[in-house]
Amino acid sequence: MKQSILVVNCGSSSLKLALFDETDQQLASATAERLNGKDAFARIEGDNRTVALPASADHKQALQALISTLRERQLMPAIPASIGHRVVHGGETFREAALIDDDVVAAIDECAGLAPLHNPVNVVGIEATRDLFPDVPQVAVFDTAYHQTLAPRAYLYAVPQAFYHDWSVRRYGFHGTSHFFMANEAARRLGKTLATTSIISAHLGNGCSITAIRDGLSVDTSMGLTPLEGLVMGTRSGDIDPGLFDYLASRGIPLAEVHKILNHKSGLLGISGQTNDMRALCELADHGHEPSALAIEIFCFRLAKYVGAMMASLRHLDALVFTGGIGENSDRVREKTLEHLGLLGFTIDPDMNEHHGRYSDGRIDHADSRFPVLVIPTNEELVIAREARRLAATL
Ligand SMILES: Nc1ncnc2c1ncn2[C@@H]1O[C@H](COP(=O)(O)OP(=O)(O)O)[C@@H](O)[C@H]1O
Ligand SMILES: CC(=O)OP(=O)(O)O
Ligand SMILES: [Mg+2]
Repeated sequence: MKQSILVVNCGSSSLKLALFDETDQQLASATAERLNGKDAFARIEGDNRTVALPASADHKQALQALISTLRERQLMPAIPASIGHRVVHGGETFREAALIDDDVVAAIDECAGLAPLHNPVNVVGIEATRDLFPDVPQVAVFDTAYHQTLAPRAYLYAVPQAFYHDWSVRRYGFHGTSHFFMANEAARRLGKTLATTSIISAHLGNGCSITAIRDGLSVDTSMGLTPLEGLVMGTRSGDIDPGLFDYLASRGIPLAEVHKILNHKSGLLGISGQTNDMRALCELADHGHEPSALAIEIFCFRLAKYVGAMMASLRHLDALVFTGGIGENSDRVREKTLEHLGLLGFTIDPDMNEHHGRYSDGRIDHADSRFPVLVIPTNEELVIAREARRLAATL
């Protein structure tokens, strides 16, 4: 356990910790959810004992509680060898992971305007572990870094270019750590090298994004300046007509309210009027709740359209890959999405799809499909642990 690496992923209302050893084995994992709310709770995977949290615990309190509990229960060493943090927005400052020092923290803080839901809590996580482990090397791994290979035609918006030059307005893309893991894992499963592998990677969790990966590199992606653009998500709208802002303003809805609606009250939640949870939506739809069925329809149709759009960046396609909580677990979403893609030659094997590819090395495509379709569980934490170990070794 001496050389273990702690991975910290602070989400907008959740905290995920994972601990890896020097051979990439996961030793422990723990989560805290609904932070800053009355019903905040924390648990350690595979351990039924409760973890005490202060009332309405914030990220820092949850992190301290989980780390001291993991130590007490001897699930982690007193001091880890290195610590890796997921940081959502790295702007153009960070093309790859970085060893954390005061300047790096300041630069992450500077990017907070572009990811107000994510970067501030990422900084809280970094500060908390720097307080707890002042002598341990810490590394920031950015969601945006993998997408820094996008060409200008993919990352620039069709707006006056002063916005880009003066204010850094461009498409950055997110979930890069997950898409990078998908590219590597798809290459491995298909018996290819990363540098010759081209896939379309659909990361469907609470946030959803899709990326075209050509010869191992990200060449186009659906999220943009912020993690609001692109696919329909749990509570985020994804693409909308920018004319909506004007129209809602004319109806007296202030900008801050529009921001809140598009980020927190839209997507699956907004359409169904019930929940942002795909599992719950499927159950509601099965019981005849039409708005829930419609939410699933819109989610899958938008996703299918984006699969088609991502083809424009590729010279060949080795696989379409599904991941994230929805991508890994919802056979219905995968089936409904691929139903729209018959013209492109995608067909699905119902049995392999129902088993989430677990008995077929991830494959869920039918024998007559023009392209392989894979389900691959993502592991962003593992990528972060490897980066933390790699950069800590350079010290
Ligand atoms: N068995 C399942 N069937 C359908 N959806 C599922 C299933 N399991 C998890 N999900 C969905 O996955 C989503 C959460 O994905 P996840 O990747 O865990 O989120 P996060 O982005 O917070 O890491 C939720 O919409 C949840 O309902
Ligand atoms: C960037 C982003 O959308 O992250 P998450 O899916 O964790 O909300
Ligand atoms: Mg996730």
